[in-house]
Amino acid sequence: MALVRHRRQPNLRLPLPESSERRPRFPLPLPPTAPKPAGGDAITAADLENLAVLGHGNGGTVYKVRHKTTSATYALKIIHSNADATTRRRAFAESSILRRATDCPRVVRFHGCFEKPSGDVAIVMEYMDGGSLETALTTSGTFSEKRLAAVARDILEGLACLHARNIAHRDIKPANILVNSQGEVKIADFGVSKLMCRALEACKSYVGTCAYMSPERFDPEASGGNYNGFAADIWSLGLTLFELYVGHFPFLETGQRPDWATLICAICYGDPPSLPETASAEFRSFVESCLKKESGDRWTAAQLLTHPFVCKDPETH
Ligand SMILES: Nc1ncnc2c1ncn2[C@@H]1O[C@H](COP(=O)(O)OP(=O)(O)OP(=O)(O)O)[C@@H](O)[C@H]1O
Repeated sequence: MALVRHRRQPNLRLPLPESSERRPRFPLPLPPTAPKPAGGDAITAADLENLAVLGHGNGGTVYKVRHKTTSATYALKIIHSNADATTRRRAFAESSILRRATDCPRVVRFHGCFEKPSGDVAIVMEYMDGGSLETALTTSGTFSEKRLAAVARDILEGLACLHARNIAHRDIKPANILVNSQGEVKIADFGVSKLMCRALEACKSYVGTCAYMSPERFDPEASGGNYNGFAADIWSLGLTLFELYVGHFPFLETGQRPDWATLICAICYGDPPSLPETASAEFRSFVESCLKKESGDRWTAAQLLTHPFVCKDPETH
């Protein structure tokens, strides 16, 4: 069983260069004041006690913490002071994007950001006690269409809210969709997200988890030197739902390890993956609307919220 799980989740990120090859580590000058939380008094390091480590990410660690006065539980993302300049800059970008999205109910709520005396940057967020959809897939197996329709609706509501605020997430994947014990599904990890200055400003940078990137993101020059970050999120959503249904990353067979050249060629030059025969016509049509090779042909989040797959009475799935 353990072997199967290990194989089901190949590392879908391209490996980082050895640390010696990365840019030298130097602290980034911080903005004069850390962003304040949406309301109430700012939370500081002294207010919080660590309860557990929730996970490690690129340049940081996420802790489960308790507020000493209110006993409220939060998730605290710490970006270490010795992280490279890009990672630290992204931490501030992540907190300001989360702050901008505080009124999006399907986005993990932002509660504050502060700098510790050590230079570590801390982001205080709503604690999601049910783990990620990636964990759910590993522990409980593939999702039924009924559950996927509910998950798709929640993610789409989150994306529609973000896109309406000119925010492209750019790293939608099962590991970045969190759940809680109330059954709520929320989008998390805005470490590579981008705030567009204009609604149709295009993205150029090559960030996010490689395997979930849309074809145009591998070759933005082919589409005029940039890509539409909102349409790229929809592609990633299509792959995410596909993976939750079949139990493995769509372009790979079960247990297959990614050969990056083959995978990128399949994404860029092959046909979009097709769901198995067991999938309903509505689900198939929904995923096809997300996985259009041409980004301009992909449905938007607002359009997909009207698709029969997510609008249908849940009892009839
Ligand atoms: N609000 C939260 N509630 C509960 N768990 C969380 C929360 N935010 C993050 N986590 C968990 O912490 C771990 C790392 O989180 P996250 O992916 O945000 O860090 P990261 O440094 O951005 O990682 P990555 O390098 O993958 O982008 C993940 O396992 C995630 O499930």
